[in-house]
Amino acid sequence: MSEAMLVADRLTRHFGGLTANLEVCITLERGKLHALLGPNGAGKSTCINMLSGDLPPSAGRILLEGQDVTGLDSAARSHRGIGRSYQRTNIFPQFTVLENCRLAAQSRRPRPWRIFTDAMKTRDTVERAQAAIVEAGLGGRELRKAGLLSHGEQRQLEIAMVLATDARVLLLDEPLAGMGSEESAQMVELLRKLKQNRAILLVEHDMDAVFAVADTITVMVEGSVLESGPPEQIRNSEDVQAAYLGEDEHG
Ligand SMILES: Nc1ncnc2c1ncn2[C@@H]1O[C@H](COP(=O)(O)OP(=O)(O)OP(=O)(O)O)[C@@H](O)[C@H]1O
Repeated sequence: MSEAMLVADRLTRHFGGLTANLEVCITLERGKLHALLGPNGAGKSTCINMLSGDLPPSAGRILLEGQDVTGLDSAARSHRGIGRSYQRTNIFPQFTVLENCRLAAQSRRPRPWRIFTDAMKTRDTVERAQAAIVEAGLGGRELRKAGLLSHGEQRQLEIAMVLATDARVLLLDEPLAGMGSEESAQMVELLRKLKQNRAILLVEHDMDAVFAVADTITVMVEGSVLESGPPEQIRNSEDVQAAYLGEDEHG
């Protein structure tokens, strides 16, 4: 049985006279990966920013497991289990993999810096960081400096940092950007594993990856949802082909 974890209920965002999102509805379910597609400027980043708490909506609501979290900022949403990765790499290159993940795990705590005085809590944070590193496929590389990792490993580290916050809802903004085909295939495998006990929203331009891993695809055009459904429905939709997928063929 599906279980709704995060619901975007008619999310709307205006920037002056421009409507970047108009009454966007999306439901993220546990165990499912929901991909958000659309041409440049369609409103995908605006949507993910509203879900993560980085941008307040002009109208509409966001519900996390039935509770209204629309008024909470990104830190408060992170505490409640909504984790987000960014298009821009967010890691500290001079720190090790473990240190990066520990910082992320600590950020979940009410007073993050006090834990340096508390050995038990430190142990808990390290354990959480280590579990996240293993789950993200970076086991064995804990002590490597983040800046020395390959590009693909750095994207894995960003996901590990989100996992270290104990996120149950993952909002992933182009995790495959800049990856080669082998790295992309590994990331697709990772996403398959991660979705098993979480809800994932994936904004991604790599169509092959999206169709390989998504359970549901929502296509946005000019701030509105054009169509939403299983991959086969989206692949065969004439509206989607006309509005978006056809773009590839015609440049
Ligand atoms: N902070 C802002 N101020 C003004 N306009 C903005 C702002 N952020 C986004 N927009 C506008 O809102 C619209 C949607 O942008 P958004 O970045 O959400 O699209 P996108 O689908 O993520 O595009 P891309 O695939 O290029 O990242 C665009 O017209 C953009 O110029």
